[in-house]
Amino acid sequence: MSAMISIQNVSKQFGSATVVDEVSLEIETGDFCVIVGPSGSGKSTLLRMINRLEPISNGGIKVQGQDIMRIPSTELRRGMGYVIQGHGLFPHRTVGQNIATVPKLLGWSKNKIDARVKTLLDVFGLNPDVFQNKYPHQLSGGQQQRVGVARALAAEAKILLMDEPFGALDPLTRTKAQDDLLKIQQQLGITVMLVTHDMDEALRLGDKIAVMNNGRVLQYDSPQDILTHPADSFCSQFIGTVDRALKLLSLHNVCQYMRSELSLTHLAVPSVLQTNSLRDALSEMTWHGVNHISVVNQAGQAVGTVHLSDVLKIGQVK
Ligand SMILES: Nc1ncnc2c1ncn2[C@@H]1O[C@H](COP(=O)(O)OP(=O)(O)OP(=O)(O)O)[C@@H](O)[C@H]1O
Repeated sequence: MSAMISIQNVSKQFGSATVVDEVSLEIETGDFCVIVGPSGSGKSTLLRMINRLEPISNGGIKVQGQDIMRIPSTELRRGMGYVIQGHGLFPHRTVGQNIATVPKLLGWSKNKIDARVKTLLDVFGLNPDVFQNKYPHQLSGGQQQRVGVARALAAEAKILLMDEPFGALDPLTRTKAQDDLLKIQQQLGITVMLVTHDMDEALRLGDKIAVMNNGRVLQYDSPQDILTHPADSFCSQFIGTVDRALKLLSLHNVCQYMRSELSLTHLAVPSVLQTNSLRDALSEMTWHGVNHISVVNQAGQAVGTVHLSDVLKIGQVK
């Protein structure tokens, strides 16, 4: 598969300080890439070089095989949504007008714009009849955040760049927003690059995770490999050793490890949903003091059983 974004030996200097230091990353089409690292590690600067908000000092970036320096910056940014913390919606424009911003600049017809606004509001679970004419201050934080993402995707961008997009949300809304984003990404087939300092968020969202420190990418791997084979002591410290097994369990869905012995599920055992992770299953088993748990579908019907012994095997780092 060809890379959607190819970052080749990119560096950035501010004065004498090198804040991005010879970074190379290939982001495949349709992938969700998360850049994670502590404050000041150069994550935002790297992201902002991709849409040319920040000039590159050395190296090059290609999008779909084309050097970004050869693409006029307005054209480049049209193909790339950019979402920052706190949504950045225009307060005096309605939700519909906010989403329509770039399509209007592009001179789309009114019918095409109206249809796109409706489609996006539907995709984001916001009823157009209810939300289209509301103003940002009339929405909850989570709704504002969704409108911000919808606006970034309005001109049918194939790439979405996100800089700490969920930083201002409370933990519950944040989890919901992360779930929504994953669904939307899969539905629209877009390539996402998201910056965060939160490793849990990175593990939850990323197909691939780039761990940055002091301007360098120390590891670029799948969440599973980041957890089980950290590249160096910084990476393993950043993951956190105390609960890394639980983080690993959260990457696995219960259905992957359940046994289809429905006989056991007739007994009054606690249950988890088939969309839950092994971490959720372990938590429920611990809470109820049992060594197996029933897996049920949305209708509450038992579809299998997960055993503690199988969960423990997954947690072992080989
Ligand atoms: N315009 C600028 N001029 C000078 N230095 C800058 C500029 N922008 C960023 N820096 C510096 O570059 C370094 C990296 O900043 P950057 O915002 O990329 O880090 P980050 O990992 O995204 O951090 P955070 O998570 O806090 O946003 C920091 O030391 C910052 O002070």
